[in-house]
Amino acid sequence: MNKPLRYSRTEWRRRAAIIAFAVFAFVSYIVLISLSLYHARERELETVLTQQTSLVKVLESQADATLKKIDTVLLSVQQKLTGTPANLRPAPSVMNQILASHLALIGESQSLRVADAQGRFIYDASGVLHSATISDRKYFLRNRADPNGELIISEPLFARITHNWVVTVSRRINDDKGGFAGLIQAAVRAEFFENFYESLNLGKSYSVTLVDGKSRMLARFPAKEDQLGKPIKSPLLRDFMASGANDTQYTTISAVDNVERSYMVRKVGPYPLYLIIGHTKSDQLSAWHQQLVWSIVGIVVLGGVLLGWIIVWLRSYDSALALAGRMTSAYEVTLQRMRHLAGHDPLTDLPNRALLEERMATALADTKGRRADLVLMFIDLDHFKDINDTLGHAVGDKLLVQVAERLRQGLTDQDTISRQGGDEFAVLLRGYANLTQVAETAQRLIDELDPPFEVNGHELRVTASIGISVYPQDGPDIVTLLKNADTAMYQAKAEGGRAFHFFTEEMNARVLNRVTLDKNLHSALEHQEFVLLYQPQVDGASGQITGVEALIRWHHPQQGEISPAQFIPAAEESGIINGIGDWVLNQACFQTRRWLDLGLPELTMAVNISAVQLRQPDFVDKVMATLRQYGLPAEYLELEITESALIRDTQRIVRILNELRKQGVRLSVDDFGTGYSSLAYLKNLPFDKIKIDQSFIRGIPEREDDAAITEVIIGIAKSLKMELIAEGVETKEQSAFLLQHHCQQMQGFFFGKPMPAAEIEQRLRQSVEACPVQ
Ligand SMILES: Nc1nc2c(ncn2[C@@H]2O[C@H](COP(=O)(O)O[C@H]3[C@@H](O)[C@H](n4cnc5c(=O)[nH]c(N)nc54)O[C@@H]3COP(=O)(O)O)[C@@H](O)[C@H]2O)c(=O)[nH]1
Repeated sequence: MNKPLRYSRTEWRRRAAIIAFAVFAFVSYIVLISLSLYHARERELETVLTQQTSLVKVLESQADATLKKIDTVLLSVQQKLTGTPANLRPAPSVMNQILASHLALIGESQSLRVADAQGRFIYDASGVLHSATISDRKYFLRNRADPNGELIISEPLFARITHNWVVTVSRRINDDKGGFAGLIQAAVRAEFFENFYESLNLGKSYSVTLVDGKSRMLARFPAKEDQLGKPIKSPLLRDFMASGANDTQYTTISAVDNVERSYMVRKVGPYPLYLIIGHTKSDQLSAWHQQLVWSIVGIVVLGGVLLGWIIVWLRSYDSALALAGRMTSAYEVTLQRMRHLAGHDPLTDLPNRALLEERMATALADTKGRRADLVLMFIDLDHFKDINDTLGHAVGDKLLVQVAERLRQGLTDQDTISRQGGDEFAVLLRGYANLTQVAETAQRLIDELDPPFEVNGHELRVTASIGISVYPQDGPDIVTLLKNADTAMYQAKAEGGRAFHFFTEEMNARVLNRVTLDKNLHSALEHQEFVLLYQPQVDGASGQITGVEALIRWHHPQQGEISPAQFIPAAEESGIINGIGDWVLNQACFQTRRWLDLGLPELTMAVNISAVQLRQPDFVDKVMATLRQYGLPAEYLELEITESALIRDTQRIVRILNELRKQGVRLSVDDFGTGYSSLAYLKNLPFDKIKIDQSFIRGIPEREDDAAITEVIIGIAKSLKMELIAEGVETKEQSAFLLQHHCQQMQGFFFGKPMPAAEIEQRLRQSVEACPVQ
């Protein structure tokens, strides 16, 4: 009979300590895993939140911009008709045509009509006057009661003429005594917004709803026709609107379709409209749920290992110890390997599609609502199948490993290259400066594969075709971007392979041209191929030169003269505009100084400044340093800035403009009327002068719409007490029309084309001789 084992007290203590340690290790592991799960969950929720925030901001600014554009048109018509007695109103044939040309500027609106004080339509952009009246509509009554003529946005209405859901945007028109003379109204279709939301390919997880200040539904994705115009019965939404705040977020069960979602709500600019972006709760944590399952598996495996270890150890302390050590490290290695395999391709060891998607999600989250510089490339090897078919899969696999290594070498640490399967790879590029740089990377990857590969004694050559899609214009998520990059890749193959192709044809052509142009522009600056011409700006009545506009020309050694309209946009995209702009500013100040030194009449030097130049942190210092260099007082320099330059980074640009104005530099809005044209911004910016765009001058005096717009712009400049110049004046009739409407300053071929400095000098001398100083 076996004698029962008797352990010493020390031995018992040692055993108890080891069991306690094992239990402690197990519990610690569970705590660590739980913490990591907790953080992963938080991260995933944050990613979803960031994506939702970006989306709500983008859609809010789209709605805001739409309303601002429509309002500019309403303001223009309001200004035209206000103060006109009923008997002096323009004939319907004239006014309907003006409305039609205004309506063409706002494709979002289905109609543009003017009603009289009784609510009867008196003008219609369609040319047809409908008998329906609007005197009972609430927006009509609100306009009648509001003497200030503010913008009024209606509740959702079922249109009486077009029989669809619309929202009307209107402004009151006053008669010559300030009384109510009617209103001008545009009607935006609910489908306009719904089609836009649908075009974003948001997928099933998202809902987008546009509501008015009384939570009535104006538009929705996915569409809910039967709910349009009805209020959404959500106490949370109601409380938020009552609070007067601009944005909020909450989770609730939708009153529209009973689905639980996290919602983000944002007010649309200054308007009584709200955008609500919902994200289905059940879709938010799908990746995390997978991680949870794997963690539970890990805990069960570790528990089993520890239990086995204790049992074995109880039998034989020493051998159990060694075994446990081996099992634990084997477990760790296995766990690590499992984790690695879950995210990597076993053949090439590159990240797999799942890891690429994870990195893309992180990259999108990192952008935190800003515009992201993200690009996806889809790479497919040309004729790789032939190698597999002739030399076998083993050779094909070895070749793929070497190809993967070369591609990896052609990228930076910020980029992620993944194997999608077969001979297909995908690359996520982050933080590129411009599309030219993307094109250079694609070409570098193609070139990396040029030297032959050596596999099992075979010298093999392989080339690649690359398709490129760009976020967000080619897709809002990785699935769409990959699909579109794949389509572009086929385009590259169709062009013979060993090539790259951007998803849109337009972008492809643009980038290829840009790559060549960029190279040439750098060399043009270096080899002094640019010259400045000067176009006179004159007093239209006397013909006296009051200023000149400096206009750059590029004398290309092979292609001859290249217009700035062709190369300035490319120079802006590549950033070389800053170097070119410095040269122009320097040359223009030098020339002005020279004319002053020659004792010629004083004039203003107008220089075009691009938005890219304005964003340089040291722009103001540069301008002031150049003026100092030539001892030129600041008021001789006038910087021409296009309206479009003010759209992005507005706050920063306004600060820069204010600083320049404070220093005495003159500022003028170029191409006025073609872009943003919001009176609200113009009122608050430090501009001295408005330059009426030549596209309107071209049509005067014959075209009634151009004449009407020109008159409106002259009125705007007058009411804002700003100087005015008309550009593109080519005929005596245009000049006469402008003089008759009190626009005195003019520029155009009628007075002189852009010319070399010597010719301006000659004209200035002639004017001195014709009118000598007494
Ligand atoms: N950032 C910079 N932009 C510049 C610079 N130099 C020019 N430009 C911009 O390039 C665009 C094209 O300029 P250009 O071909 O020189 O054309 C100018 C005039 O020649 C033309 N013009 C003037 N009068 C008439 C006319 O009567 N008829 C007619 N058909 N064309 C005419 O208009 C252009 C001037 O435009 P604007 O600047 O809006 O006053 C143009 O956008 C330039 O701004 C530069 O150094 N930097």
